[in-house]
Amino acid sequence: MLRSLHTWPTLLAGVLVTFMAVTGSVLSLEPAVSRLASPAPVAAAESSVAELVAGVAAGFTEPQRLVQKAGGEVIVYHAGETGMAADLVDPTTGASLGAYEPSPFFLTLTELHRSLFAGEAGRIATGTGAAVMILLSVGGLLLLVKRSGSWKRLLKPSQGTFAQRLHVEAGRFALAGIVLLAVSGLFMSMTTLGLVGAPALDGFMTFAESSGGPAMAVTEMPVLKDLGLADLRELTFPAKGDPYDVFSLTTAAGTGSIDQATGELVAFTQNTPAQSLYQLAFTLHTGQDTWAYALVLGWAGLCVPVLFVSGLATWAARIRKPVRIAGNDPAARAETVILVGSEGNTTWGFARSLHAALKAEGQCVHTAAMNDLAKSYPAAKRLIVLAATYGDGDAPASACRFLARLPAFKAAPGLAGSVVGFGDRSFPAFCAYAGDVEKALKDKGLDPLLELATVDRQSTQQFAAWSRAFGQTIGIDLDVAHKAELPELSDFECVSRRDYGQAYQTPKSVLRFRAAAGTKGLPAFRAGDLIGILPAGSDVPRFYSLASSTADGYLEIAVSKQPGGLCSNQLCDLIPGDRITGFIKGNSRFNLPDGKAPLILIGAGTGVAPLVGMARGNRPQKAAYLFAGSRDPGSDLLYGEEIEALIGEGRLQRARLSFSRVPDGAYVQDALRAEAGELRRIVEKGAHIMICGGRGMADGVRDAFEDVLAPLGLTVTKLKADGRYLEDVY
Ligand SMILES: Cc1cc2nc3c(=O)[nH]c(=O)nc-3n(C[C@H](O)[C@H](O)[C@H](O)COP(=O)(O)O)c2cc1C
Repeated sequence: MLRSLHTWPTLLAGVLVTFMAVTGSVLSLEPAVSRLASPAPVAAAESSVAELVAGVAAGFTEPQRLVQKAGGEVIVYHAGETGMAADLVDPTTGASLGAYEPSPFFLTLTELHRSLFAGEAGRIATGTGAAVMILLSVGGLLLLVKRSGSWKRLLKPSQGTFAQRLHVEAGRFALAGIVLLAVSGLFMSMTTLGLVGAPALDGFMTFAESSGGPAMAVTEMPVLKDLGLADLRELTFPAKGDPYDVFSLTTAAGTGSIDQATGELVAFTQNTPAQSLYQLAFTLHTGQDTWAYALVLGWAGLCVPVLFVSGLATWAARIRKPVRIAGNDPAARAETVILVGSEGNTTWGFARSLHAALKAEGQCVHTAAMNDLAKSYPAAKRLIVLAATYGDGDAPASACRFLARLPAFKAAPGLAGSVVGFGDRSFPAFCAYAGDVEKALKDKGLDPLLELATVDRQSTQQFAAWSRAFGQTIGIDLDVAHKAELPELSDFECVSRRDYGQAYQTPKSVLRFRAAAGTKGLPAFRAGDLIGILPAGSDVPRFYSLASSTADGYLEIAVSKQPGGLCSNQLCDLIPGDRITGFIKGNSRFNLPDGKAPLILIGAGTGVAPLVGMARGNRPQKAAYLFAGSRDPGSDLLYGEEIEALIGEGRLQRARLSFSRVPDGAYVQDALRAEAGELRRIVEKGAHIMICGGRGMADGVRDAFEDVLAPLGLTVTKLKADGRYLEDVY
């Protein structure tokens, strides 16, 4: 519902809204351009309208109207030798500064922006465009809250495809400006169209007359003497030779008439609240008062085309026939039914691979979105659900109606189910939606074929492991090697290696690479991002955390040799000059956080590598504390010397190293408990805690932190929800 409210107005009115935003952004340059072109002197604080009017009366033969623009320029319209003319005047003395020639370009563009050159119909269209912009802004904000899981997570680094991230970042940057422009624009349109308040201020006046005596000197007129220049909007002079005509005055507060014989007000009408609001809306919308403010609004407006294009790209990716399932059998005949809950479409890729593997084994298989759950699957023996999680444990787009439809589903007796959750361990509600689905299926009476399995960050290995277990339960040999669509690949050349861990038969290497000759150079990456490496003989990437940033001038990873591991064995055999092929995958949730809040970095084994990479890019202003664990300082302590150097440079405040295979050995979690008091002090300063390494170590660290945090009334879950407890675990 919320998504439709965001999508359909964009599709229907997106071009209009984008056009208005772009023309508005160009118009936002006008105050700055006119200030540069003709720098009108600024009136002194004490200058009064009386002096200005006297100067104008003396300097022009027949002044008719004097207008002060929002930016402070004063323009006098007067009967010149060849008809009506306009001059820019000094706001203090009223002396002419030359002819006033507004830019025809901006005048034309203003009209286009206001009414599309289509009179009232155009004004209705632009007013509607402003209303759509408000709807899109509010809908976009609510959608972002829903996707992120809570209001508190709104400012956390965005996730998803490039288009999704661009959409979120541009939206966050420009939301306030866009809402301001849209609300003020809508109010002005409605006023102009007579739907609210009175029409704009340009001038309905009560009929008033002067008393008819000889004209008073303008400098003596009490009303003009008392009126500050900042409050003047417009003054119309009395007709020449008509002693009964009046000065017509418009101020910030209202409109009135001045007797030219006495200089007193003969009538004055205060602005209605609607008129005051109109003035405020005009000032906020045009930024005429302050050129810098206008430019900021212009920037916000320029984000609208970015939002439009990235939003369209996201929408197109979503509605694109998710993944064509080759040989999809009818639901009524299928013995295996695969249901897919996906938002970014990667889960569909896994479903397609599983579908193809089962078909290859001669099975009759039907694959569909979870939202397309049928009333029953009469021939099905197995129901497999592959479900991603979004927000704070919410359903992804293609599953949002699944749980509501489930009560109407009739499970045939003996139907067995298996749920695979796709998620990301760094989210507090890891695979939570898949957990809800599994429970709902159990409640529905489905026999659990396997316990809930989870796949972290689209791990092909974890999915292959589930597929093997699944194959065993149904008596077929299944090993689904899913190949994700790969981004552009680059070649990297090994320049150095440092080896560790030989003493414990657990070889580890720190490998450094540069861009291979003939390539475009190193791509952009930060420590904590991932490199997907394609080992020779496989096109399934293996992911390693990066221990360096592009700014370091090299790409570094730490690899632990796994028995029988294709990729890790090849990497551990590299010698300088050898090449690897891979691609960078951003991991913005695990980069060095912005700001000055302290950092607690915890890692063991090769998990220390990305943390050292972050410390290299850290500034001394941000205190960083490293807890590193390994077996033995003599054998497998990675980065020992560099850690010392980083402390010397102030990039690390302190490092505490724990060794498990020495007398009185200890693990990092023991060190954390030993430093509980100090850690609490740092956490209270708003520290971010970043953990990298194996799951066992991460679980131990989590338990230790629960103990450390308890006296503060905090929990790891709470810190995770606040984006302050970040794990990169394998
Ligand atoms: C905005 C956003 C929110 C997410 N929220 C969660 C979450 O709460 N729990 C979780 O386990 N994974 C979460 N994930 C990770 C996705 O579930 C995971 O990347 C999944 O593989 C995506 O599958 P899909 O591309 O088919 O949608 C989130 C991802 C994004 C982009």
